[in-house]
Amino acid sequence: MANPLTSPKAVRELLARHGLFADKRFGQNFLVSEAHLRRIVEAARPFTGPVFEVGPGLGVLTRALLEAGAEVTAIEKDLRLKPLLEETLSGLPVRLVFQDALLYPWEEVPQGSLLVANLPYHIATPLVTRLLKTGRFARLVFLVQKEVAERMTARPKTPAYGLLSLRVAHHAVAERLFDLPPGAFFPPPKVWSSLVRLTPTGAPDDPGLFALVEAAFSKRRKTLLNALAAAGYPRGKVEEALKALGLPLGVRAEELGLEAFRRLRERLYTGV
Ligand SMILES: C[S@@+](CC[C@H](N)C(=O)[O-])C[C@H]1O[C@@H](n2cnc3c(N)ncnc32)[C@H](O)[C@@H]1O
Repeated sequence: MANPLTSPKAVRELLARHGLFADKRFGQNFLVSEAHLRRIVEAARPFTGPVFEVGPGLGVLTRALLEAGAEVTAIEKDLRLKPLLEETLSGLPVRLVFQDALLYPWEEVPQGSLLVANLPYHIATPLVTRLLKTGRFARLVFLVQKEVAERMTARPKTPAYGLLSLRVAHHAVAERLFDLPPGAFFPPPKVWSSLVRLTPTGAPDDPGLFALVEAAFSKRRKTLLNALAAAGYPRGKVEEALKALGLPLGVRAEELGLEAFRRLRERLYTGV
């Protein structure tokens, strides 16, 4: 059966009946495309663990996940949506939590949990970074702005490549599955969106590596050597490490893949 919320008209009427409007401050662009909704649920299967949804909004994806058999905890910051969600999800076995998802205790979710969400654009990067660091997720499937999806899945030597690409590559296999036009949402956003699937590999956080990566990308126009020296890494030691790894002294951060950064970090921290 088609989801009753996948039409702009139905969404407009529902919001009007509850005296509500889509609030930009919460990144509220509600999904109104049945075809895309089905593809998101398919990309998230199998539901091998509890599913966490950040930002259920009007409940369109929540309902589709529940109907597909997922056990869902939905975390919504906008308290105005409470009566509306209680109506659209009435009778369904969902756990609704009204809280800022950035304050949720993600480090305590069961091992093997899943994230499935149409993320509010302004918290996507910090949230996904934090969830990857917990090491507790088996799969993260989410919509983000296309530009953020490009950064998450970028390869070295491309304009979108940087700290976020390396953070994602360190923890997971990343796929950008498909792009969605603005018209798939109500109200339509200014930009395209993409569905991203991250499959974590189990690599734990590595603060030393990411301090190095952050320093390396903090001065994008400088060489890696100058950027690291400016961040306080001893210039002589960086030069030695670059030579030992067979890298030119003029190399730039965006030319190095994850493995090269790992080897550089080994050299710098241990001097081997
Ligand atoms: C892009 S909308 C997606 C809504 C719905 N899932 C859909 O696909 O139609 C983002 C949702 O996240 C909620 N939100 C925004 N900031 C949040 C936060 N910090 N924590 C939890 N939810 C948040 C918004 O209120 C909104 O419901």
